[in-house]
Amino acid sequence: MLDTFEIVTASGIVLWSRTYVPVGAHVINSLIRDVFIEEHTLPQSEDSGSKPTYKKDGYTVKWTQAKDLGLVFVAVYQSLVHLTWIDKLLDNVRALFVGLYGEQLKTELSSVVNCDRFGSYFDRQMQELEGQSDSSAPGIKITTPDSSIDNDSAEESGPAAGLQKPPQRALFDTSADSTPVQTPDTSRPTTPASRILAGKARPAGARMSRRDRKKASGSPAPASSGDEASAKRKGKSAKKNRTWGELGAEEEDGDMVLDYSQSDIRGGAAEVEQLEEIHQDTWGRKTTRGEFVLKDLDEEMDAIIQEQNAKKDTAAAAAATAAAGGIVGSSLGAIGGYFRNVVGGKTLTKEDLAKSLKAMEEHLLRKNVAREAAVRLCESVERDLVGMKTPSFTTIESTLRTSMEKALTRILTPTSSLDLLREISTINSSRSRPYVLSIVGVNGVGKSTNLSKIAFFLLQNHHRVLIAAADTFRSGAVEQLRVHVRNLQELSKREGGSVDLFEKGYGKDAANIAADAVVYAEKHHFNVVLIDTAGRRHNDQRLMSSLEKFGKLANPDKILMVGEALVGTDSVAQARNFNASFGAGRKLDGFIISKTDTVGDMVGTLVSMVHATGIPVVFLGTGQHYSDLRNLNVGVITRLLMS
Ligand SMILES: Nc1nc2c(ncn2[C@@H]2O[C@H](COP(=O)(O)OP(=O)(O)OP(=O)(O)O)[C@@H](O)[C@H]2O)c(=O)[nH]1
Repeated sequence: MLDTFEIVTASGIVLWSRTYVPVGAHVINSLIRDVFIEEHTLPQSEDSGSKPTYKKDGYTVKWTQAKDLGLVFVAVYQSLVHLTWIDKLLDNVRALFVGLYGEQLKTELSSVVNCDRFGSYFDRQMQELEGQSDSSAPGIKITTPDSSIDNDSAEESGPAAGLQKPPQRALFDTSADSTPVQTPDTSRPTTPASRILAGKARPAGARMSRRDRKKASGSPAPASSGDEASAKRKGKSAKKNRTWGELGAEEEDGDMVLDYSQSDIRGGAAEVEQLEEIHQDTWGRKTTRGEFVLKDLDEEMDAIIQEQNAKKDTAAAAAATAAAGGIVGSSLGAIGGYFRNVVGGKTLTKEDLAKSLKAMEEHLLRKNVAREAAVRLCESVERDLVGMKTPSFTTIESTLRTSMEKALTRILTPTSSLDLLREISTINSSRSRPYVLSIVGVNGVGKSTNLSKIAFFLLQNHHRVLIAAADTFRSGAVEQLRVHVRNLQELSKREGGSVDLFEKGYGKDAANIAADAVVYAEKHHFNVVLIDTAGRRHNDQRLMSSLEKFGKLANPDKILMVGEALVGTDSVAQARNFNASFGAGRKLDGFIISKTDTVGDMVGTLVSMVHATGIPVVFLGTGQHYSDLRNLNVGVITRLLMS
């Protein structure tokens, strides 16, 4: 496994880095001191066909250079593993980086060159190498300490030979989860664990690729900027809302129906759609306790980002590769002296940080973090760093980056357990009233869809779920849930558990219906009630005030607010207003951030909402399928934000 990769300028600025497993700073510092500054250790010559190698404290460090730009590309991994593809990675990354940023680096200060997008290129390279590995020699090749010295012979076995399992193992390492992980039970038959929410017919038994699924479900093209994102929000006119008012208010939306159930939703004749075969382990896994738990937002997210970026950037990447074709070779002597300029052992002042902090703030804004949150985060980083003495061979940028990563991790890490299954089990064993969860949010953010995903997750864990249709206002809302419940019932025949719908039609008081549903559920031995609520504008006081009554009558154990990942700056006001709407003593318990599949790495909405309220993100919606629900992985989100 690759532990870390850095692109460093001759003046010691880390332009870009990717860390899978933290490596002590001393490893690269030693390389710089021994090889570039003091020239103690003579590296292997590049002429011998492989990259120069330096060994330190059990790590192997390999590097290559772009001499005319004064750049060094450094890869670090444990000497115990033998990565035959590292040279290729170094070459490809150098070619891409020089092609993408070479011209800029010749004319501008390296500290102002924005390498934000490079992460996706790097990931693509890693994934390509991984793919080669899968088709030739999969698995991790671990050498003994002795044999690791003999690199050359192994490298002759071909570019993909001995390729270890990909860096995603470290990137998306779930070993930190509180729930013990069990190897997926491969003896279990393939489970049709999901269905397309907006799908077209597929041959029975076929499993669609993500790309196919996206096509079939007509999911929107990825948003690459705030403007596109908001345009998409505006363009979502298929579902207009009634004018909220007194009971019996006029409908604005006539016979508008939801996109996925357009067939015959009102006639109640909508057929249960064809099922999509997905292995359970593509979206979750079994624990040693036999529970089915959701995956984090893991490599699947990277694949989505990769897919989105690939479309946009294929041409640029090709040009970059071509442009960089001739830049090979190194002159260690020529570059070595520059490293004496590395900032280290300096006590940082406000002035030192000002420019870099401004750049960091802009970076966060580009990632869709609301200005208020971006400013506060930068202020907290400034407080942490002013007066601090930088370690040797580090730069202001890298110090600031590390500090910002810590700040983001701090803000996103929940302070209490978000284990829904455990919570349900605890509550079910302590009282006869079922566990009650309700979903709130503005119009069209994905409340019903994500409620259904949660229901599906609970069916996988064999719960008895009652879904309450408490959106008594928007035309089509009850029918939409009816279709979801039919689909889920169909799935439950194979998945286990049971699910039913509690509905009382339109125009009635939603709080009363929710309370009735809970009573009904208790009487009929459902152990979980999921309550869907009507979408409401967060700045409409009258609509928001009805939530207080809802909270009191339905008295949910958990109230989750759904917020769209692409909502942008409005996220702060949405989160605050919903959080304040349940009256004294009752707050939101968590967020579901929906449509994360449409924003690539612009996942700043998560930070904005959590920052505004201190309430954690519980789930992420990653698509339009029942299985597109993920737990939050703070590490992945932080990495996306800092990429
Ligand atoms: N791409 C993507 N689409 C999603 C996701 N979650 C929901 N959607 C889509 O968003 C649209 C609206 O979802 P709904 O569940 O109807 O939203 P809602 O909040 O219940 O809508 P109202 O009841 O009108 O307030 C549907 O087309 C869903 O398929 C997601 O995670 N990713």
